Amino acid sequence: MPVLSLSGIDRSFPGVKALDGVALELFAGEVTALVGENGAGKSTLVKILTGIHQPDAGEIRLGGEVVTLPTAHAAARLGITAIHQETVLFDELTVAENIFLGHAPRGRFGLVDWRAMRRQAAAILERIGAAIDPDVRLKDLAIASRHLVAIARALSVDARVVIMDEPSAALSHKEIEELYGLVEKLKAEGKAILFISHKFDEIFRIADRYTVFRDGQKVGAGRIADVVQDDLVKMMVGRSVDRIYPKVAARIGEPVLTVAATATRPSSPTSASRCAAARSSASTASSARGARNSCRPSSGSRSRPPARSGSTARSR
Ligand SMILES: Nc1ncnc2c1ncn2[C@@H]1O[C@H](COP(=O)(O)OP(=O)(O)OP(=O)(O)O)[C@@H](O)[C@H]1O
Repeated sequence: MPVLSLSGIDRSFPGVKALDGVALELFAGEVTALVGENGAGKSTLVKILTGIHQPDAGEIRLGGEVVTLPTAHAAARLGITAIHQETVLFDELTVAENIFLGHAPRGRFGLVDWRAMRRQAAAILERIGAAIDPDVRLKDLAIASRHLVAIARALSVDARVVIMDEPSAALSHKEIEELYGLVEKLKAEGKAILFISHKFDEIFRIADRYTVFRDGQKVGAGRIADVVQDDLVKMMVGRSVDRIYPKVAARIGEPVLTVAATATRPSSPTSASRCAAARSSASTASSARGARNSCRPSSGSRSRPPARSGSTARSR
């Protein structure tokens, strides 16, 4: 049974039907990639799931129960959380305060239990493999660490459903690998993950299932193992890749640009022979680099026109 299922979801904005009867199912311990061209309705669906927009029609079931998500707080309380690039964090607050802002653990008399908050923050950071001190102020962290704090914040509610909206868009290669590791951990914890991405390589690497939206409608869903990239593209755009980029027999015409083979004239016969000797002895990358450097034109030779040889190279 899916952890989360949506059916018949409609949502209109003035002049546009952003979602038209869409359905979606998310399963525990699985990543579902939501794909679609720009404007297909992905963000609108995420906003409905996180209580930011209300659907005009349709049903949302969580663990089999029909639920409503009137506010962001209600969505978080029901265990639906989203990791966005644009999560709002506060520079002057500590890492622990940022993680638990708005839902800090409370002790007797309803006062914030600071010790519990730091302990829980440290536990979440450890769980996602982030070596960050919960007491440090956010402004003292590097950008990549701030991103991890945003992820820790999303996980600080006991989430059943984790939505990742293009989480790798602004990350370095190393951070992306760490992100994929985190996705694996969340899967192992039994979270149902909705992963929005425009990158096919990552979709095929981490997703178990896919759902495709086109023009506000669900046009396909299934197991990622049963499709190839062209199938997804075809669903996204509504026609086959061959018809988007048809093969045409192009006539090769006359060249429009012809470049004469050029060489920089060495500044003196002495440097020319030095250059030739360096080139002939350059057998490794570093010695080749040395040869190149020793063959650079001197400042005097730069202003001269290049020497012409008789041959021409045709542009292709
Ligand atoms: N607040 C809004 N007011 C008016 N129109 C909106 C609003 N939000 C979304 N839309 C429109 O709804 C449609 C779906 O947009 P949405 O942002 O959900 O698509 P998307 O698939 O997330 O695209 P992208 O990948 O570019 O984020 C678009 O035509 C968009 O212009």
